[in-house]
Amino acid sequence: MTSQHIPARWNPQQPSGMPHHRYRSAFDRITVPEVDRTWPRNRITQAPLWVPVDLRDGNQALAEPMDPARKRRFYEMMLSIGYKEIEVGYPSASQTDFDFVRLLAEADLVPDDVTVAVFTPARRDLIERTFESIAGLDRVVVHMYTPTAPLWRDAVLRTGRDDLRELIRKAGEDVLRRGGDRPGIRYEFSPEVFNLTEPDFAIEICNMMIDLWDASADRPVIINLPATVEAATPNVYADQIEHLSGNLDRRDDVILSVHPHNDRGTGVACAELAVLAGAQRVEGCLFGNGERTGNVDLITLALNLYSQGVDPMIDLSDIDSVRDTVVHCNRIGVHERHPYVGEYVYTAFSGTHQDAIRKGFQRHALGARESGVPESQARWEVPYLPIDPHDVGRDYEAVIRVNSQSGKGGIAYLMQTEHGLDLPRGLQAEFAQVVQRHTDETGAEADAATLWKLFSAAYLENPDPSIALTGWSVSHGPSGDRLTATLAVGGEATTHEVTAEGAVSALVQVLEEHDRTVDIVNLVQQSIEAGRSARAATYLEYRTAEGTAWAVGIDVSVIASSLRAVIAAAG
Ligand SMILES: CC(=O)SCCNC(=O)CCNC(=O)[C@H](O)C(C)(C)COP(=O)(O)OP(=O)(O)OC[C@H]1O[C@@H](n2cnc3c(N)ncnc32)[C@H](O)[C@@H]1OP(=O)(O)O
Ligand SMILES: CC(C)C(=O)C(=O)O
Repeated sequence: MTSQHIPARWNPQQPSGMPHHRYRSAFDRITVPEVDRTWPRNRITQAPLWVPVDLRDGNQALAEPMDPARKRRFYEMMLSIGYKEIEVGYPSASQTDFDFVRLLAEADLVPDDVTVAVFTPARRDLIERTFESIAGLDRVVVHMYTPTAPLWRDAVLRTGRDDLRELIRKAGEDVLRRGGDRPGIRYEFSPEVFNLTEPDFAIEICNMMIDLWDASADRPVIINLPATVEAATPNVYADQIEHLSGNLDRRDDVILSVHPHNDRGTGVACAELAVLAGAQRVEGCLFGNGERTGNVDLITLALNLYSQGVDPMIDLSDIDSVRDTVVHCNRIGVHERHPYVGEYVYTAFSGTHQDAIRKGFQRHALGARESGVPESQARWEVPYLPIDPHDVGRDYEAVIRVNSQSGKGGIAYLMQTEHGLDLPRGLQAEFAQVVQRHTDETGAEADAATLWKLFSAAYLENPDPSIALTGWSVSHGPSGDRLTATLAVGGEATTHEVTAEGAVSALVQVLEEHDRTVDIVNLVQQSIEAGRSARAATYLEYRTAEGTAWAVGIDVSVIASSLRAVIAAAG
């Protein structure tokens, strides 16, 4: 089957001129197994066994491998968030790796419910060294690998299938001889570059190892199927996993594992589809460090499950501290857009998104109140936010940030959350234009402090110094409020006494005596902070020659705030 045809009349795109003919489709490089696939109908309802390989696969990809202190810090962080099987190194590769495994053994740093894995090629001298490193450790997975794909057989190992099978068998026997019946030692085999290996050869080799290492319920063998270099769309990988899973001997005594890399940027998709296809265990790195474009990102996988209501079995409630440790140890940053953890991933700059998030928050708070549960426990359904940032230790501060792409909703959200002002809708629209002018002129983000400056300049600082209310008092009587007001107009102060329905109407009458008309359309009052130190805000909409405009007064006293708003409107 070919991909969908696009009629030429709809398609103005031109040939790129790049030498794409140099590359072959995955379908020409591998035999994709014929599989009566079931994986598209499956669902993931449980977290797989997670195995971080940062201290081995991640570490081997660093320009400057981790020093002992970094390795230890990384290891302890992984323990603290709940990983129970951790690949701790390639002990035959370097003295640092060897010594780290010795440190774990000698300083008794492996908790009773944790298993460490060590990695070795299929070479006797290196297998020996690997076993030396794990002396005294109670629970260890010895993980042996050999490339099996045709290109690696031809170009790297320079061997055929038969010789390679023999090499693997002999090395497997070496592993068995050293591990023997030592309780707590388990075995793992990886046909490296499984995804480009002929299906029949992969099955043959894996079954050989299952048999050789005598997989049983008490001592399951781990068969790990790496997409060492991603080469096809994730559905192909899933077919390969389902096919191999269905052809494994002693399937119930085998833990089927996957180890996707991310060369095509689809490592996460490969892992997820592989789990649908029967994988029970996933090897990867935190935030996706690793060779070239990295290993599959275990944090994204875990939080993808979380966002579907499945417990990831890893505690990511303080994701920033996990990230900080990883960044420190790897000396590589985590991108601002990285799923779940990047600086911007819970942030909306754009107007309609901000509007939706603000309304979503209001709806969420209401839903929580109605169902009598705290907001942190209520069902999460907020537009544009796949999970509640609070759940991973993020605050709401950065959820909405204002720039020239923003609208009134986002600005109103920040004015409310950061400054306690619940602006009426009309004022939101008017103030948004003030902000828009500023962000267009500067091209920069307007943070909460900037918004306050703009708001104060537009509404709180009296624009017309020629008019001021220099003194006033109000007493309430049977016929309404009696206002005694001293008004300075053009530098000349006069005192007035007026009784009206309220102090606002009284001041409007005083102003009329000075030919300053304030035609009030709408007046909204709001308490800014609860408790004794509460301040009041008065938002006043008044008629102008062009339509209506808004004035604002803020004061500790409600009456003072309303009189301030009236004077602002008269200015
Ligand atoms: C996909 C992966 O992540 S695989 C893991 C890759 N990680 C690493 O390589 C990090 C640690 N590696 C090392 O420190 C070194 O490469 C060592 C210690 C393993 C070996 O070092 P050296 O003996 O100097 O060999 P070198 O690295 O040059 O070449 C590898 C040799 O092993 C062979 N080889 C490669 N993989 C394997 C394997 N899994 N099993 C057996 N032999 C292998 C190669 O064909 C080559 O053999 P040759 O010398 O006969 O041509
Ligand atoms: C051999 C394995 C597990 C590996 O690291 C890979 O293929 O990337």
